[in-house]
Amino acid sequence: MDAFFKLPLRKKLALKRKPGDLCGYSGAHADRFSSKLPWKETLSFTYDHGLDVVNYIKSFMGEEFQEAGCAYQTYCESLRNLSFIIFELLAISLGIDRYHYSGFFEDGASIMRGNNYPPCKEAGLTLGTGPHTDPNSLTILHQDQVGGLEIFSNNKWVAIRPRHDAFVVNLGDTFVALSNGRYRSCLHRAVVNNEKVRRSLVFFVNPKDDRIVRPPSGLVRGEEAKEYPEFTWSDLREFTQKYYRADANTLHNFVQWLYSVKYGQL
Ligand SMILES: C=C1C[C@]23C[C@H]1CC[C@H]2[C@]1(C)CCC[C@@](C)(C(=O)O)[C@H]1[C@@H]3C(=O)O
Ligand SMILES: O=C(O)CCC(=O)C(=O)O
Ligand SMILES: [Fe+2]
Repeated sequence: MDAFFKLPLRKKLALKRKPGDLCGYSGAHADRFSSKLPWKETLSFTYDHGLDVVNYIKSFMGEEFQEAGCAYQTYCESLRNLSFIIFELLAISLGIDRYHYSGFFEDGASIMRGNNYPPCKEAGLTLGTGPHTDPNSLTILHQDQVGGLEIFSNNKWVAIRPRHDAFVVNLGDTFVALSNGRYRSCLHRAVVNNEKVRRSLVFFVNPKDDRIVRPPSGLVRGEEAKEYPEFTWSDLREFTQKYYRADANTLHNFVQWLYSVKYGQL
C-alpha cells in the first residue's frame, strides 16, 4: 500500500473510481463531494472468494505489484475466514442457529480498502474520515501505530489505541437489520495529525449483492416486530454511492429512501 500511495498522482488517478462505484482510487473523494472533504486517499477493490487477487492487482496496478497482490490474497482469504468465526459467535450470542449468518455470507463479496491519511498542518480543522457507522455488515480494520481511530462512546470520542497484533472489529448498519435491531452499529471517525502519515486497512464484509437482508425468524416475533424493511446490499451500496454520504444516520435515511423510491410508499 505504501508503494501505491507514493506513486505520482497521475498514476493514481489512472485508477480513479468510476462514478457510483466503490472500487478504485479516490483522492479526498473530491469527485463526489464539494464540502467537508475527508483528509485522505483511498484505494478499494472488491474481494470475493473466487477472485485471483494476485492477477487482479497486477492487472489493476501493474506487474510491479505482484508481491502486494500475494499479500492481499492471503490477507483477504484470512479475513474472510475470520469473519465466518465472528458471525458464528454473533449467532450464538443471539440464541439462533450458530451457522445462520456464516451461511448467509458464504457467497458474499467484501470490499478491501486501504486508507492513506497524510499529515495536515491544521489537523484540528479537518477529519480523515467523518463520523459514521459503516453501512456494510461487518468491518475488520487494522490501523498502523500512528493512531487516529475514535469511537463515540458515553457521549464522547474515545481513541482506539493501535495494537500491531490486533484487529478492530465493528458491526455495520446491515447487521443491525440482520439482528432485527438487537445489535447496533458503531459510530466512529478517524482524526489526522500534523506530523505523520497514517494508514489503515479496512475489510468490509457484505452478503451477495441481491441476497435479501432480513433477520432470522427466531429474532422476529410476528410480522409487525420486524424493525426494518427487507433490502439488499446492492440497494444500500447504491444509496451510499449515489445519493447519500454515509454518516451517523445512514440507516434511518436509507429506510426513508427505500419506502419513497424503491417501494413508492411515502
Ligand atoms: C459502503 C461503504 C461506503 C464507505 C466505505 C464503505 C463503508 C464505510 C463508508 C464510509 C467510509 C463512511 C464515511 C463516508 C465515506 C464516503 C468515506 O469517508 O469514505 C464512506 C465510504 C464511501 O462511500 O466510499
Ligand atoms: O482509518 C480508520 O481508522 C477508520 C476508517 C473507517 O472508518 C472506514 O474506512 O470506514
Ligand atoms: Fe468506518
